[in-house]
Amino acid sequence: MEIKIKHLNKKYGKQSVLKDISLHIPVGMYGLLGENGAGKTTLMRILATMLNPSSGTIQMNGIDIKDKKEVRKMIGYLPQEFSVYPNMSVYSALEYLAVLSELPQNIRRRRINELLKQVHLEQEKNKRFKNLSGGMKRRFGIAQALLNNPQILIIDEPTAGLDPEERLRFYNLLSELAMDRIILISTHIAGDIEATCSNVAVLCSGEVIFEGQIGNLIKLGERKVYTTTLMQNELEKFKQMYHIINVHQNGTDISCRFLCGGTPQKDGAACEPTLEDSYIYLISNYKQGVK
Ligand SMILES: Nc1ncnc2c1ncn2[C@@H]1O[C@H](COP(=O)(O)OP(=O)(O)OP(=O)(O)O)[C@@H](O)[C@H]1O
Repeated sequence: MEIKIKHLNKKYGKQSVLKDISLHIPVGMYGLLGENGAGKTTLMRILATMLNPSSGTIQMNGIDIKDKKEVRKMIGYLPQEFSVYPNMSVYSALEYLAVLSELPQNIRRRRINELLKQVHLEQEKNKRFKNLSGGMKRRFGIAQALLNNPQILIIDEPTAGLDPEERLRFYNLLSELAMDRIILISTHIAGDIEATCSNVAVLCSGEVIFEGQIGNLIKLGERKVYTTTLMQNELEKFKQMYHIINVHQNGTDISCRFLCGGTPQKDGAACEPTLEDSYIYLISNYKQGVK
């Protein structure tokens, strides 16, 4: 199982939102990381056959994406904003979606019960959809995407609005499911990808600016991340000199984590980059170059 994307372009009118994208996505969890508006949803909707590309090719396990009927059999999709009739029970809503996705009647009940167990919603099967928590709704979304047991699962912003515990739970569920399928997730939170994916593509303004293993993305930030302590009145000037990652007030001092391409003018201690540091470095270096 693999997805091969070659020279993919997408325009909305005159606006180019995906530019010459080429990616190879293997089995396992694969992260699509990028800022708001980078083009992640557009790429996912194209992969889910909801949107046609302007040019380029996509093959899913050797099948051309233009063969929508065949490709749809392989895909489960959970969009960013997913909902069902609010008053339906969890079980009835899944049953309804199973009918729509043409799941044969003789296996429907067994499949729905299996899925409810898999996404830990057995206890909630008679609850109305509107009464589920945010995390439960996302897990319901996964169950509906898995109805046809797809080999490829596409999930847009999987953990938006979830608390840390639900996020962890959700990612554990995805990791279990990724044993024998492709799970493609999009997010703008680097930490989400670090914990779960082995490979990542970074999108910026419609272009892929990094593709590869998480460890290689982290390496990009080596010797680029520093910390220093500033006086209150030094911060504004410092902001003009360097890209600040974050600041913490320490009494009257400010401790500051920042990016520097060479040797910082102000005493700074080099520190180990996190994935988030390296991601911020990659994006800001791409946009304007890190000083
Ligand atoms: N239907 C549309 N018509 C015109 N422009 C669109 C349409 N959908 C998206 N865009 C534009 O395409 C660009 C990419 O949007 P997209 O939603 O793919 O980005 P994204 O990375 O998913 O962002 P977010 O993280 O905010 O969801 C943006 O500039 C957006 O305004």
